Amino acid sequence: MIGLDKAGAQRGRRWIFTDISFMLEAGRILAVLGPNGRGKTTLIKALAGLVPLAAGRRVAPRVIGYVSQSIGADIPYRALDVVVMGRARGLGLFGAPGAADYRAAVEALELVGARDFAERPFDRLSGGERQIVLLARALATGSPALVLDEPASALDLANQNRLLTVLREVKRQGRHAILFSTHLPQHALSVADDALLMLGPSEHSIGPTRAVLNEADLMRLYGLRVRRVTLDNDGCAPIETVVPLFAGAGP
Ligand SMILES: Nc1ncnc2c1ncn2[C@@H]1O[C@H](COP(=O)(O)OP(=O)(O)OP(=O)(O)O)[C@@H](O)[C@H]1O
Repeated sequence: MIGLDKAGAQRGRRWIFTDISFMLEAGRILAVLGPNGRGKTTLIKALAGLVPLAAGRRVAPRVIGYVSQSIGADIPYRALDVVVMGRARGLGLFGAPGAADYRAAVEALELVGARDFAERPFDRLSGGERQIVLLARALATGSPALVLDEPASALDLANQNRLLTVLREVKRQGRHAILFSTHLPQHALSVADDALLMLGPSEHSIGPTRAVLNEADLMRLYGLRVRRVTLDNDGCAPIETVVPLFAGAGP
């Protein structure tokens, strides 16, 4: 279980968000949406205990599987060692990772479909490949709570699909509460039970994804006309997506 209770956070003297409450249980996914600079990262860092709350309280397990927005760390280790670092909180001050930790790291890499990255130097992976390895590191923590800041920001279409499949599988296992932020409403519609729209510092909407991601509120959120459309998916469950009606058409 992870969540916030009447929480608010400031940057300097400015309130970034106020009075946000939710409790996310294992087996549930919450997506956080808002325009650039609205406060998604601040909320995620507050949830991860990295930014102090100026009001309310957070409820969180001791260890959180956290993936930050920054994927640029030039760590000269193998990808497998980066994933093993996710086990560090369970090792104590001078503990070294053992066979069980490496097994957990390999399993996490397998779950995200990146077993073949294990021996590659992390600092020579592409941005998207790093993002996948960092997701594996979050999974390897074994934490019941995964908090992911724009986990798809560097991923191509196939890897976005892979990420959504992994999130669905982790949700199905029922052992993790998952919160992720995204600029892609279709990702929220695809996997999230609930969504949080950060409409303004003192205004937000939270609830079942399909109800919260309505056209009127999305237009208010982004200041842009949008259409929510349902696409046939060759016999599979239909896909819901959001299409922005950009001014003009074509080049
Ligand atoms: N360390 C900081 N010190 C002061 N202000 C900050 C700091 N980090 C972020 N801010 C400000 O807080 C506000 C919210 O930023 P935040 O990074 O949480 O937004 P975001 O919704 O995650 O944006 P994006 O979609 O661009 O990643 C912004 O106005 C930003 O300039």
